[in-house]
Amino acid sequence: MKILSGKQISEADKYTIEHDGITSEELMERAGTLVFKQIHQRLQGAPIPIKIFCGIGNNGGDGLVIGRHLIQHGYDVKLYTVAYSDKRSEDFLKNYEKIKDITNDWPGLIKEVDDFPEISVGDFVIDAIFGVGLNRPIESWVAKLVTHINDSGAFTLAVDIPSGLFDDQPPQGSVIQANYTLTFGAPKLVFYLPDTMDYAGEVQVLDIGLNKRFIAGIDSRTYLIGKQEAPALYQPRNKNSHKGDYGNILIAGGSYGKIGSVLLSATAAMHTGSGLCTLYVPKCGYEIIQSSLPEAMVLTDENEQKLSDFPIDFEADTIGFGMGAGTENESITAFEKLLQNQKKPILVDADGLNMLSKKPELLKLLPENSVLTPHPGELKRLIGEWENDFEKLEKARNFSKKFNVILVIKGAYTFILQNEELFINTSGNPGMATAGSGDVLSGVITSLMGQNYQPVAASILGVFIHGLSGDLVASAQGYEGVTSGEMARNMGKAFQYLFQKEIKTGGKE
Ligand SMILES: NC(=O)C1=CN([C@@H]2O[C@H](COP(=O)(O)OP(=O)(O)OC[C@H]3O[C@@H](n4cnc5c(N)ncnc54)[C@H](OP(=O)(O)O)[C@@H]3O)[C@@H](O)[C@H]2O)[C@@H](O)CC1
Ligand SMILES: Nc1ncnc2c1ncn2[C@@H]1O[C@H](COP(=O)(O)OP(=O)(O)O)[C@@H](O)[C@H]1O
Ligand SMILES: [K+]
Repeated sequence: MKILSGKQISEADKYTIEHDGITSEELMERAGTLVFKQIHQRLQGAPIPIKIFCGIGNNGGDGLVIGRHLIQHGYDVKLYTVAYSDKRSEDFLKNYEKIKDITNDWPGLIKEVDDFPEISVGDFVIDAIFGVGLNRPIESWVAKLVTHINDSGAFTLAVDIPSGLFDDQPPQGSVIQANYTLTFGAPKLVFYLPDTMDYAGEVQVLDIGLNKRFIAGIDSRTYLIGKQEAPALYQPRNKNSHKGDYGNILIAGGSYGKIGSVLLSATAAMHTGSGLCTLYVPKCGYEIIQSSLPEAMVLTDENEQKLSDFPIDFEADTIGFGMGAGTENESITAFEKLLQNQKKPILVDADGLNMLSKKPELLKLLPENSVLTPHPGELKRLIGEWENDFEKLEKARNFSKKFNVILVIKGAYTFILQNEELFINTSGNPGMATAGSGDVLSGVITSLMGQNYQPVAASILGVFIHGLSGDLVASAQGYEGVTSGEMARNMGKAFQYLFQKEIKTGGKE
């Protein structure tokens, strides 16, 4: 699904109104009704006090539509107009009149701090103060109202976007801290960035029937990857095939005390369908790997404890390098030898990335379309510090262009970035924040690259499947029970799960 900016969505609103025979009032009615239905479906008529805070623009108009339907269905509703300006949008006013038709309990007017109602922890708050029309930070008593709502501890549902959050720049000032956001037309980038994702809580996109052709034509190269998108990347296996068709990969890394990392990568690769998998490790890893993973072959370095050389005669389809390798000078020399002799894209993770940061001249040797899988710490060492998520993305994009590589920026939502394109993964859960989880991902992506997936497709599908495996393990044994070994061994089930209709991703349901 395309991620759109507020401006792009407003353009789509406008186009739909001009071309699809629908008025802006009808579009607002549709949007508000969809939100009402979601609430009604969950509350099932429960007598919970609902407090709806409506601004005076179209976001406030949505709030009035939602309020009208809730009142008509017998809910205990109190509406408030947050009068931060004397202006009123046309559709706000039309819906304000409709409220007068159905109840004598008109919206309470809030113009200063003394007008704030009490909000109890058991209330249900609907935030319809500002939508994507926010164009400056929230100030004065309105900022205090936002704090008042946040401090109440009440469950808060944001309409379209939490008030105070910009869709295209870092927040400044007060922002509603929502538990749930129902957003219109398309997801917004800020819902998935580490600095702002917590404001939105759980996000659901509502299809308000914006013109599909117009949306398809919008120039956005940012995509959300979920259960609709990922299966299309899968390449089915042929009956008429043999192990040579599924890649001969080399996983290189490990050092004394960290052989487990490459073992996890190789285990994940075998469970992701690799035809042949060989590990290249220091001597101390030989027996551990042979006895733990008989499916894999092992080549050893001369050095007992760390890599010091590279077997350039070994003809691998793809190499995954760096997991548990350490950053000693001998091991950097080994990596340099690999880079000088490798033309096909490789995957670099963990200490491989740290080696690139330590010796940046190696970056120029990376084969085109190689995949780099940093977590935020490794990314910082590669591209430098950033002030906020937007600057981080800008720097990462420049890095990807400069060195012709794909960046897989790991996190709660993992970002896959190549030049101008950005893919945001939605599978996975907090149980995956556990040692070795990244090593498993490296094995999965290397395996897919070896099976002839284009590196960017291998990264997108690999990250999604990796998260799906985490979701499967969490559903069986809870977040705390997730281990990277279990994730590696469940990769095959994750592929099956990819094609099941009712899959739950993201670990939130
Ligand atoms: N047909 C459609 O388009 C549909 C739209 N829909 C809904 O409309 C929402 C967008 O509505 P919107 O454009 O009216 O803007 P909204 O967010 O309500 O803000 C209102 C005004 O506030 C002002 N303002 C801004 N910042 C401020 C600040 N810090 N402090 C004080 N004032 C500030 C600014 O006016 P200004 O004062 O700058 O002139 C702004 O215009 C969208 O999120 C969705 O919910 C849906 O119904 C589907 C159909
Ligand atoms: N809260 C979370 N939600 C979803 N995925 C997560 C979460 N925390 C971590 N992960 C995933 O777990 C992996 C952790 O990788 P990494 O930090 O490299 O771990 P390690 O170095 O222990 O292998 C990444 O793929 C990341 O996306
Ligand atoms: K809002």
